[in-house]
Amino acid sequence: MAAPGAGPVVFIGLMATGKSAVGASLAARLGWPFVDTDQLIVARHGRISTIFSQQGEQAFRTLEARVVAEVLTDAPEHQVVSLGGGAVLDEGTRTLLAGARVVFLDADLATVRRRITRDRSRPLLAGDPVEAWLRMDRERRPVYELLADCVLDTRGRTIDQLVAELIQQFQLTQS
Ligand SMILES: Nc1ncnc2c1ncn2[C@@H]1O[C@H](COP(=O)(O)OP(=O)(O)OP(=O)(O)O)[C@@H](O)[C@H]1O
Ligand SMILES: O=C(O)C1=C[C@@H](O)[C@@H](O)[C@H](O)C1
Ligand SMILES: [Mg+2]
Repeated sequence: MAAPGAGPVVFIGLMATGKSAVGASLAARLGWPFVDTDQLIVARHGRISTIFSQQGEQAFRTLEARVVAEVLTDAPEHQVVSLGGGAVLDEGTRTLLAGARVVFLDADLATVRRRITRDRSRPLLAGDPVEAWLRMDRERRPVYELLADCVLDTRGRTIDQLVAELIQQFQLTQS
């Protein structure tokens, strides 16, 4: 694990582990601004599934890296950012994360199974979502672990519990 940085609080982790939900809730609790890079991409370029189907994954990754760089470059300390699950695949993004307080939301299949089978909007989980999620877990877990200043085990925990734990761990204060 990297030494804890002092930049924005940034959530990383696999699809459906709660990056958007926990990030938004933490920001609301602290009165800090919240940016979800997937939401920013959708606002600017349209639905993620459409980008994947019309332009392909690589085009999405290029747009994503650009948006993430814009958000993370000189980001204020009192800001919460939730990344898309695959954003860490970009080397430039990994470099920028060195200046952030990076939280890896860890989950197992039992925790996410209902979420990934109910919501079929994620293009990389089309087909067999369970098999795809497990494969990405194997491939990406080492990257998430390497980048993380804090690994938060989300199993059996409510969003409120996770927010409280982070506030305590990083000694975060309202602005
Ligand atoms: N700890 C939790 N307890 C209960 N429900 C949760 C928890 N964390 C997230 N959820 C719910 O699971 C679903 C997926 O969460 P969310 O969209 O935040 O995941 P994500 O990590 O942002 O996924 P993606 O990478 O696809 O953007 C949402 O409906 C969210 O409210
Ligand atoms: O894990 C991934 O590669 C992805 C996760 C989502 O957040 C979106 O960014 C997109 O669906 C790709
Ligand atoms: Mg999300």
